[in-house]
Amino acid sequence: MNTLFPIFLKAEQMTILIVGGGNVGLEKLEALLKNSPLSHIVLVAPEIKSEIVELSKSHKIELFYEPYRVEHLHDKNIVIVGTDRPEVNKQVQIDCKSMGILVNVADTPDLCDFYLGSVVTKGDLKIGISTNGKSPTFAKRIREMLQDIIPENIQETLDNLQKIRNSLKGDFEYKVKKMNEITTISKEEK
Ligand SMILES: C[C@@]1(CC(=O)O)c2cc3[nH]c(cc4nc(cc5[nH]c(cc(n2)[C@H]1CCC(=O)O)[C@@](C)(CC(=O)O)[C@@H]5CCC(=O)O)C(CC(=O)O)=C4CCC(=O)O)c(CCC(=O)O)c3CC(=O)O
Ligand SMILES: NC(=O)C1=CN([C@@H]2O[C@H](COP(=O)(O)OP(=O)(O)OC[C@H]3O[C@@H](n4cnc5c(N)ncnc54)[C@H](O)[C@@H]3O)[C@@H](O)[C@H]2O)C=CC1
Repeated sequence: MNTLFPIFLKAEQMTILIVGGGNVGLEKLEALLKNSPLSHIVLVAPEIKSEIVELSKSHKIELFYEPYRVEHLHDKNIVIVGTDRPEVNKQVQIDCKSMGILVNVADTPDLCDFYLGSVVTKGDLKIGISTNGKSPTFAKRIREMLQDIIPENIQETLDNLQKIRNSLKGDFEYKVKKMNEITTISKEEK
């Protein structure tokens, strides 16, 4: 059973720390920016890949060219770690735990409070996929499949449904009933 509880974070209202500025740091940074481009991100690492430096020029990213210190956790909401030093990764996890900050240690499920998911996006529709850590590659394939089969005009449908909902007169119960009726018809027509 997959007991992970899915939520959709308003990452753009948070300050996120990334520890490590190599391939993993870049991968996680790109995943964050793709979904939440205005996020405030602080990245610390003695060496930082040039692609990360490039991204920092056009985003709210602060770079610190120094090894991790516990002070870096100050005022951070979530932390993502991916250095090439397992003992550093473990220390960040211990520090986060003691401060009640949620932490993801890349490729080390046992040290994670949350996982990054595979994400399907079409307009306002977003679907997060988890395999409970069993196979990220399978999650990627499911993403590709859903991305292909969800119609391109889904945004139009969502916009129309929002307009209809806003134009409905009546109490909450009536609106729920009506919206269910409308979306049932569109399901049957498909
Ligand atoms: C538990 C989790 C923790 C976390 O990192 O959050 C985790 C763990 C591990 N990943 C590993 C490897 C790979 N990860 C990917 C890809 C992705 N991995 C992602 C998430 C997660 N990965 C979390 C679980 C998500 C779930 O429940 O499904 C995605 C969804 C999101 C993201 O990371 O952005 C992203 C897909 C993005 C997309 O949609 O394309 C690929 C495939 C590829 O790149 O083609 C490979 C290589 C193939 C392979 O090795 O299987 C390894 C082995 C490392 C080693 O070799 O030692 C571990 C460790 C372990 O499993 O023990
Ligand atoms: N690159 C990948 O896709 C994968 C990587 N891994 C593992 O993940 C780890 C990281 O991989 P890469 O990002 O490719 O390594 P990398 O060598 O590209 O980057 C390592 C980063 O960690 C930083 N670092 C080292 N000590 C630090 C400290 N004390 N504080 C803060 N930052 C510190 C370095 O300055 C560098 O920016 C490796 O152990 C690797 O085996 C596992 C699976 C896939």
